[in-house]
Amino acid sequence: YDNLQTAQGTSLYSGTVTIGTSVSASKYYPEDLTRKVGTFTYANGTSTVYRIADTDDVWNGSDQRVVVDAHFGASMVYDYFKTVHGRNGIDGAGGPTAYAAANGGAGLISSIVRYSTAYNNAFWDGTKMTYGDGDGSTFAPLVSLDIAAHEMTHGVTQYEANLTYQNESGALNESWSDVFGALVERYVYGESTDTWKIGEDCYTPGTSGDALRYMDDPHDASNGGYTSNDDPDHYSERYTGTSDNGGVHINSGIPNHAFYLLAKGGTHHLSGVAVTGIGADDAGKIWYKALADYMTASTNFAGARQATLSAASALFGGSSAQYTSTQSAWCAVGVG
Ligand SMILES: CCCCC[C@H](S)C(=O)N[C@@H](Cc1ccccc1)C(=O)N[C@@H](C)C(=O)O
Ligand SMILES: [Ca+2]
Ligand SMILES: [Zn+2]
Repeated sequence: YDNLQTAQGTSLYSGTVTIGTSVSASKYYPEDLTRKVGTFTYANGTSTVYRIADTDDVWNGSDQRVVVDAHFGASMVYDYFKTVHGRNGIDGAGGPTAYAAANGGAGLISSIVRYSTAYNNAFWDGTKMTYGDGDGSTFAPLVSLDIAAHEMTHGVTQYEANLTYQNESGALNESWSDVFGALVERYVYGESTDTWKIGEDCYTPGTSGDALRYMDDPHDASNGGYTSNDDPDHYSERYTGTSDNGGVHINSGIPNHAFYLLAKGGTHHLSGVAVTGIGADDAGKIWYKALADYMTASTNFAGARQATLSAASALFGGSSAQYTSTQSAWCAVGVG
């Protein structure tokens, strides 16, 4: 709910997001025909897509907030990739829209809200973003901006590196989604300590200040350390079991922390390696180019280090500060 729209889709963030397009005389639908983004739900828990409508285009009903947030999220993620990286949509060509077209959604990049019942997750299913309402205790509806960007970035990854969703390549897949979740939130709201928290706007609504994951401190040591939120931030601590598809949401802490150190600088608490920050803009450029031009389905952590070094070299030169800090960021987390 962190970006509840005012009426007529004029967002709190000062830009405007087209929320309602009148398609029939008495109804408005959350469809942005400029960005080709639309928001839908399933009809009463079935797998049939339902086009949510409103009669006065003021989307402030209690069950409409998730619609507004998911639609705003997809719109902002579209703007971020277009404006910052020159990428048109998830597939680079303004789509995919086949899903929505096939289901009465006018050929739009689709988000589905209110999936299942009290569903404590959100996901990209290969064609669209899908969001649960959460159970109200572990999660409020999972439609915060960093989650929308996380899920939509899985789509971008699918059309680029298509990282296999298990073990190290899967942890990279998850990490790149967290990284662009952070970068989209920073693009819209400006950088703050919340930038580096993942899911803070809907995780445990009864507890303020916490998050599902922390890029600046995957161990969440600030919360008494080694808690349920404890993810590794060094390669020597990686999870090597089979749960969570080989720890894709656990080992993501290692590349997440490498990105954080590259952007913000710092000295790793375990390796003692110091990194000179280059800022989140240049770090984001390196991470996007690595995903789009150098990483493949089987890329592992060592391969991601190489891909980001190739990207840094291509973008800034092999003896640039950006290249040197990319080297030390991976060294700090014990990769390469
Ligand atoms: C269907 C089960 C698999 C879900 C995988 C999706 S991509 C995912 O990673 N979802 C995110 C949602 C999210 C993102 C950012 C912040 C909060 C929540 C995720 O991290 N899911 C966790 C809860 C998980 O599946 O373990
Ligand atoms: Ca965040
Ligand atoms: Zn994910």
